[in-house]
Amino acid sequence: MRLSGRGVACVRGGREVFSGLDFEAISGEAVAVVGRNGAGKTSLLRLIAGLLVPAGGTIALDGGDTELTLPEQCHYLGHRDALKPALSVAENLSFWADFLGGERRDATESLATVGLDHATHLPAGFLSAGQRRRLSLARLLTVRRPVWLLDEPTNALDVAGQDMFGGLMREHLGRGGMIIAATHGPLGIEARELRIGGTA
Ligand SMILES: Nc1ncnc2c1ncn2[C@@H]1O[C@H](COP(=O)(O)OP(=O)(O)OP(=O)(O)O)[C@@H](O)[C@H]1O
Repeated sequence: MRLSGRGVACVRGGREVFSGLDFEAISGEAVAVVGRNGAGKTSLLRLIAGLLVPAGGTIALDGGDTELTLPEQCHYLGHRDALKPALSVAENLSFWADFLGGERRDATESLATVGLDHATHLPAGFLSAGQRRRLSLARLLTVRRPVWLLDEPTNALDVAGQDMFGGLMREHLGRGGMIIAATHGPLGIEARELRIGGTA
């Protein structure tokens, strides 16, 4: 599987953020998108996820499921955790599994893996920042998708959480998945750097 972008341009609010961007990721590979604040790291992830339309160029996935679009083969985890505070931990995960569709894995097991098995009935609004992030990560495990698009994924995770997440990323890559992560710090796994917008 190969994800590639050729001559990709991004315009937001009428202003060009970047243009002529080429990038590539293959199965089993992690790419760390780096660059200064406002360089367009989040925008690039949103372009790949189909949440923004490129102003130029093309983005394509070769060797994936031909019956599915690229966005349907991506998990997009934004830097804010998309959770409903009044729903419980288990209900939030169930919502995401329904929304994403496809084959669903055991949610209880996913919550145990991210260390939230003691909190399944707690409203998500009561979770700490790191626990909210862990709940978002459980989505990646409950519904399998080959392309993980992660925006500042280690934010708010403690050292044990970062280790746990490093293990999950390695497993995903070992299964032939790929990871594109926007980050200002170390991702915790070996990753090829994609710098956008010049030196930070
Ligand atoms: N909805 C929007 N309308 C107009 N401009 C936007 C919008 N969203 C983002 N931008 C602009 O697009 C540019 C790129 O933003 P983006 O969030 O992709 O940068 P980033 O590299 O992820 O930044 P950071 O490191 O601060 O997270 C910024 O100048 C931002 O102000």
